[in-house]
Amino acid sequence: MDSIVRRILQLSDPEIALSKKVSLSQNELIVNSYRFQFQKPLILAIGKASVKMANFFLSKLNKYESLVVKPRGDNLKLNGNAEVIESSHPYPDESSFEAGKKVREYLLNKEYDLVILLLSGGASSLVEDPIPPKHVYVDIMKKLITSGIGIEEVNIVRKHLSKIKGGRLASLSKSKIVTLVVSDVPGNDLSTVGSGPTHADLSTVHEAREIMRWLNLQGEEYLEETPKKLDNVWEFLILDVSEVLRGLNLENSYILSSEVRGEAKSFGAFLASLMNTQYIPFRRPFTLLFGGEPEVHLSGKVGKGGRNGEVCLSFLEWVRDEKFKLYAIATDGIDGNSDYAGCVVDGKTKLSKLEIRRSLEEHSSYQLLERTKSTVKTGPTGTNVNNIYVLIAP
Ligand SMILES: O=C(O)C(=O)CO
Repeated sequence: MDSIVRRILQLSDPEIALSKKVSLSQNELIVNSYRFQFQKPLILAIGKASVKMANFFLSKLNKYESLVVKPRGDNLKLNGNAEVIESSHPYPDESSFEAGKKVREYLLNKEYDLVILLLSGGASSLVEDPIPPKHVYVDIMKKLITSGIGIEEVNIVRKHLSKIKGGRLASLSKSKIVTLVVSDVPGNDLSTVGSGPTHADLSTVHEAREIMRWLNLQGEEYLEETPKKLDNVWEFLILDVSEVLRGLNLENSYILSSEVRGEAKSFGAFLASLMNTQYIPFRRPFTLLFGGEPEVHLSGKVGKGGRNGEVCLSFLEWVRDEKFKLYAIATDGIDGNSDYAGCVVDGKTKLSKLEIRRSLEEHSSYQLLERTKSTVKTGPTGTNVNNIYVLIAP
């Protein structure tokens, strides 16, 4: 594996991050100098990073009740005892509802004196107990997720259609909850990561309704208000994309944004425009670093593609300089509907403007990237701090 990709994945490893930030003994958890005592903790791990986050705890606390909900087929191994549910992402299905039921059962029926919730991106789809009938909920989610709107708006709707999200999970708990978060959301809004199951939610039914109307979605009669105040939750951010960008520590490098948003192909064109700018205030050799979640608005024909594929292609469409290398990597190992984490392109990656345009239009970036051997395959990584872009000007 390329050394930069390897480094990105190491720095995104939630187990390593937990081992640096959390101190744990048989009856005490310390995070950011906050101390939480327990005799009988309940460990719930939900999201793409659930196995690795749980492993940190299970290696030390293995005789307690634990539930891990992870994406189906990620092949990650748990080092301890826990009930494991393999669930569905990015669209919820019956397994998500089974996981939602289990989470409720654990919180309502088990005995515990502290809940340790290990939360990461992906949780929104992996665990659900929906307010609408399941088929109605699944239909709304398919349309909502493919609409291309930002994750904050998607999750405002999710939170108001759920018995788990938007702080409701915390309302089910009989004890304090400590939530440790690996963020995949640009800006780290904790009410958005995994749809904030333990975060008092400031968004409203009114906003959710507006979003549904804007997207022409049926089902607004099922929207319900979320808790606006919770007093049993302590939340801590354990890892995010900024920390990974900082940790990369590449020579002469500059972090220009950890909150990339907007159209993926516009971001690619913007990166090219930086390379084309004559008086850019960086002296070669330099490296520019970005993190975030550019969006793809699907329309018409859809091939094998993803946001990172589109960033690479539109960069190639516009860049004039030949001395560059661009990495576009999804830290969860999955870019769009492809089985690639992303791509690496450089001055030798040759494609015509016309084929790039056609491919962007058909959202089939990986056909071209496979041909030019520009793909990066990692498999599911067991983490998710969103996407990282490394632009090297040698
Ligand atoms: O992926 C999810 O679960 C989100 O909604 C963002 O963290």
